[in-house]
Amino acid sequence: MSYTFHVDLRGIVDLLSHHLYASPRVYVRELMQNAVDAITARRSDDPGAPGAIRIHPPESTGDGTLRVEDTGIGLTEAQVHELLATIGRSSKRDDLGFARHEFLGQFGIGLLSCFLVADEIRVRTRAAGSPTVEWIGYADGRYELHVAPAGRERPEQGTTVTLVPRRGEEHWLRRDAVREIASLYGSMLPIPVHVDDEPITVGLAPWENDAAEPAATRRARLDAYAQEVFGFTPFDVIDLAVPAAGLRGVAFVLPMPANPTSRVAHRVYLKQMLLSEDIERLLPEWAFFVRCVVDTGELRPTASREALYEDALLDQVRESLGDSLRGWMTRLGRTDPHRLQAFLRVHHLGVKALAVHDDEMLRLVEQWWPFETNMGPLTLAEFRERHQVVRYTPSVDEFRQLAAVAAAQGIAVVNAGYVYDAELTSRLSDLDSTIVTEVLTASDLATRLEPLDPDVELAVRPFLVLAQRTLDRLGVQVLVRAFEPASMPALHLLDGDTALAVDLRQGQEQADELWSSILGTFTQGRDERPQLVFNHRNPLVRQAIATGDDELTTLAIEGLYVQALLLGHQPLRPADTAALNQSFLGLLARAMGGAR
Ligand SMILES: Nc1ncnc2c1ncn2[C@@H]1O[C@H](COP(=O)(O)OP(=O)(O)OP(=O)(O)O)[C@@H](O)[C@H]1O
Repeated sequence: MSYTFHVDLRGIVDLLSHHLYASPRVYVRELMQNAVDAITARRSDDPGAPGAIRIHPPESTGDGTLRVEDTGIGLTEAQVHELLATIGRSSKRDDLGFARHEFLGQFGIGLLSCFLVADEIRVRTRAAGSPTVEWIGYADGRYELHVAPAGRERPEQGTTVTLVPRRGEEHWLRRDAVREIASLYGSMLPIPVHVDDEPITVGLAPWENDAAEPAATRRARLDAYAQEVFGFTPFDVIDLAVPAAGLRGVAFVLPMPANPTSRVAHRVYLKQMLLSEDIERLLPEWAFFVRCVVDTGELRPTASREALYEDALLDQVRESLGDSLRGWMTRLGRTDPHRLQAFLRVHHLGVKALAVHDDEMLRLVEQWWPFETNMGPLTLAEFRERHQVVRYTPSVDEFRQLAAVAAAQGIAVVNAGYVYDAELTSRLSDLDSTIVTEVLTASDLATRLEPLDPDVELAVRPFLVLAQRTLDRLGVQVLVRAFEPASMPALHLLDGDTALAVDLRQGQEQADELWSSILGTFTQGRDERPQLVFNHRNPLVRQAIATGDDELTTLAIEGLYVQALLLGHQPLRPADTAALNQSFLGLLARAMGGAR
């Protein structure tokens, strides 16, 4: 014995309204879509057939109903049973069940969305060479069907759908609401739609690129569109085309920086009917500096028609649109570098994110993005030309600490401490194997400072011993070198690695036994200590070396140590503050005493 499923229409409508469609307003979209498809079907046999869709809201029908009329193919009595009254049956699929790509619909459920706002759907339809038939479907699953009696026949081929509103849902059918929803979804449709006498389909779609329209006029049209839809006047407009997906569109480049982590929503049309204003993954992630509006014939919607189906074609589209944006940037670099620089000033983060993996973009950054260097702002290409080796600091703190001293020794260094910069700088040799890049660390710099002559070295020895003894408890290693600028008495040098070791050691001192031993495993065997390099060219340092008064020299050593910390933008630990107090008060006392 075999049986057929029974379907409870109320259950299905509930499912649609709560789980499929975001809002009952989609009923207008589904009705317009069916009308467009019916006209498309009629025109495939008879290309000259009339094409018009008219929506009459209750304000004009006068009987509280809403009416949608089309000049489409119409249905015969048998087709009404098969198509209108069978859930999931659609005339828009081929024999194998695939969506026929000339139609918008495909699932065979769209008409049911009318039950979100209506208790009753009436359809009067007439196919070529057939009588007019009248169908009435109720939300509880019943339907009636009969041939229209004399006097109620349709004069022309086509279909009229009438909705009798459900109590409490009348507002969805009112003229203002219908006009707004019809414009939102249908303003770009290829077939004219009117709400009463007011046209809904107006103007040129943004992706239209008509040779007869002058470039400046088109740009003004697109600027106005972006302002209205996205709320900004674009920095530039990029035409998009992916023929494999029947896709045309435009990307509007934001004139202001965009947050890379914020949502990027694009406006997508399917066969000129709005799919959604909120499609997120149309472009690669790095392309957060554009907003797009595209129309596609081949990408598939999900059943709710509110999102795109993730498939290989969508992947291909994403990649191809990414290529278009990259192409635009490289072209701009060639034809209008100043504009490219202006673009990079706003969107460097997105471009740099891309350049981490993309050589073409890396070249763009290398050529056009000015980095902070201790020789003034320079592009990496300019830096390389002037200084051969691209020396850089991987953190902003290190740059601040080393920049001036390195410059005084004639060592040029790039600040690669901002997001992506160190990765990009170290990757330069991927572009050209002759490019040499090198990290400049504090200890590197120390080795580049000029050592003293042996006899001078000997003469400063007592000072060095005293200084080391004074600063041992502060965990600092002391050196004396001769370097520029002579006005700088002492230089505090701290590498990234050393900074970590210092932090760990400090943590170890403050932590309880268990933590202390855990942290100890990280610091074991490491002798990284920050270095304090006294400058033998500095007159004050020479004086301190020559005082012959150990107490005064100690006070000077402590004072110069803290000053070097401050110059290097280093935080003061309690022990450092104590050294500062001791030195300052001691020196004051000596000064007062001297004055007495
Ligand atoms: N205005 C119309 N003129 C002619 N045929 C129509 C009309 N409206 C609906 N139909 C017929 O009814 C069928 C079911 O329509 P329905 O809107 O439920 O689904 P669909 O348009 O096929 O697919 P989708 O669920 O994707 O919208 C359609 O396939 C079509 O054959």
